[in-house]
Amino acid sequence: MSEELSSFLAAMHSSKHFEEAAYETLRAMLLCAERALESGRFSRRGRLLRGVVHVRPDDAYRRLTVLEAESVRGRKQGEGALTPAGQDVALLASASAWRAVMEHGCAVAIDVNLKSLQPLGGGVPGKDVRPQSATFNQDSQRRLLGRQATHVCVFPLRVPGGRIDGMISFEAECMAALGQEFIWQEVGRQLQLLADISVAWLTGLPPRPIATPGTDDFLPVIGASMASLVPVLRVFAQQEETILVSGPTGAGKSRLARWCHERSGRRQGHFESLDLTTVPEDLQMGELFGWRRGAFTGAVRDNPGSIARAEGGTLFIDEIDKLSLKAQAGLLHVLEERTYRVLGEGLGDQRANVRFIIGTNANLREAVRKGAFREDLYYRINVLPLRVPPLDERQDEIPLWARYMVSRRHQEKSPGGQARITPEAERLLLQSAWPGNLRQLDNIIRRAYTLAMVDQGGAAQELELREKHVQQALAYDAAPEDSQLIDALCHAAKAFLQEAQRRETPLDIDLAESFRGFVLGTAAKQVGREEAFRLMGRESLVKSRNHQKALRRELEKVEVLCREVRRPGPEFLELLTAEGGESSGGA
Ligand SMILES: Nc1ncnc2c1ncn2[C@@H]1O[C@H](COP(=O)(O)OP(=O)(O)OP(=O)(O)O)[C@@H](O)[C@H]1O
Repeated sequence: MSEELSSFLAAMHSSKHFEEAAYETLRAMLLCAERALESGRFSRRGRLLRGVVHVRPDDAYRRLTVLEAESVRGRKQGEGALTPAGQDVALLASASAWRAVMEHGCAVAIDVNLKSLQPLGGGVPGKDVRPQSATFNQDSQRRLLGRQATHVCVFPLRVPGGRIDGMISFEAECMAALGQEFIWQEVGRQLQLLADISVAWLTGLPPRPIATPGTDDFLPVIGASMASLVPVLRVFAQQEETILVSGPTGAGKSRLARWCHERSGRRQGHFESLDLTTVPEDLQMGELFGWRRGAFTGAVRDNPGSIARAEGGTLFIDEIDKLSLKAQAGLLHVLEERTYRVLGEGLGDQRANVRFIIGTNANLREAVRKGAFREDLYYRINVLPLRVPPLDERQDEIPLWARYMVSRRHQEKSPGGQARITPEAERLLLQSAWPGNLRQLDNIIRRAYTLAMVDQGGAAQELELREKHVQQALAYDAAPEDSQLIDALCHAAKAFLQEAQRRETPLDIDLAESFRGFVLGTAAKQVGREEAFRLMGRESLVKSRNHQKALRRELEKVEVLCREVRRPGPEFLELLTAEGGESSGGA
């Protein structure tokens, strides 16, 4: 074994944390590439810029780090340090590079100017290793060229068994090699060997312990598992590429999206949020791209659409798996071309200056396999993927969230007052299961808070939330046996069926979707619009000021049902005309 290889192995063995292993790997690979460059035909006409380690097992980033080539020149092993990935550090996260690496199972070389991609071979048997066009869009190309990268090479991080848990990318500048492969073909095997050796350390070592990142209004609690994600998220926030935030419902995906917006260069722009569970499939195109008056029956006025509303800012699209195949094609076009057409506009495309953050709690890979989600769109949005762990995996956060939520509630009710939660009450919360995540915890705290307030005889400056309050709130949450909801729904279903049997023409089952409108309308009438949305777990719509619009959409469905069965509408339909202000509540 060469001396160099054995000293590389020794350096790996003595690495205690991911950062040390990443530094040694990138250094060894950069030096190896540098030697090949010096002795080859592009000597003194090209230079290596940087290497980046991307660890992304299970399709979610865990670690990400950068080493500038400049910083290793002339330094010995163990000297120098990784550049903390941040605002001014370039990050290659090309969706098409990742896709190509996954598909071919081998390294790929990219010519940025030509937008062409060359698999270096040795991967999936039978795969085409001829040059092909890379599908990165003009923005990615512009960004790469903007940081002088004319040539990029990406090596898979293959764990034993063949699974790819990440990649190592290198960027280089060499105008003389335009339209050629630069040095990658010559040095590819050696670089892949170094990547293969390092993979166990890169994917297995823990990160270097860091001080807990500071909290703020958008991320008020950071426990141990979130703390290791925050540095990655901070880098993501500052990029322009699409972020894919996955995680269970109520885990805090939309808040993280907002956090990213606030830490991005677009924070002066608008943060727009579109929750696809609230938009029926046939309205999705309109909600995204907007429409002109008369574009379709019922389009009585112009609607700019979410993309236009987010112009210059960020658009968070939640529950992306609910997007129809037709709207998926439209979104793909926007992501690739950065242009879209407003419905009913005739000719003329609009430019979209928007950063996208996508949320999902579905397994999108599985949806692709079933044909419900476009593969090309999946790769296009899967550029910077991140998984928010469920609350059960963030046990250390539970008491902190509980304290935060109690005091937030108290500040709303009694500004300037003091609220505390007793240690016994916190212990009880820790012993519970949280399938509904932060949203469920927030609901329990709200309920327990109300119980504590009733116990104290009303609002007061000081409030103590005790074990018994949490106990009662939890007991209420555990599906009471005498719940009338299911019985009432069975009644409603029978009434719907009877109506259908009574008529000569069919009663479209889609009209049953008006139930949401009945629930929201009743709630809005009783407790006010904002609280209604909070109670129904859609606080994000209130925050993004989209709740009026969502309410209108649901109430319109109630109106359609009433027309269809020729019955006057229920009282809450007045909300349709009393648009704008918050309803008085308590009616
Ligand atoms: N950063 C935060 N600050 C305050 N409350 C939060 C925060 N994150 C989550 N919560 C609480 O958890 C609830 C759910 O958060 P959020 O809407 O971000 O989750 P989600 O993962 O996007 O859910 P869904 O997938 O259902 O849309 C919020 O309504 C709020 O009560």
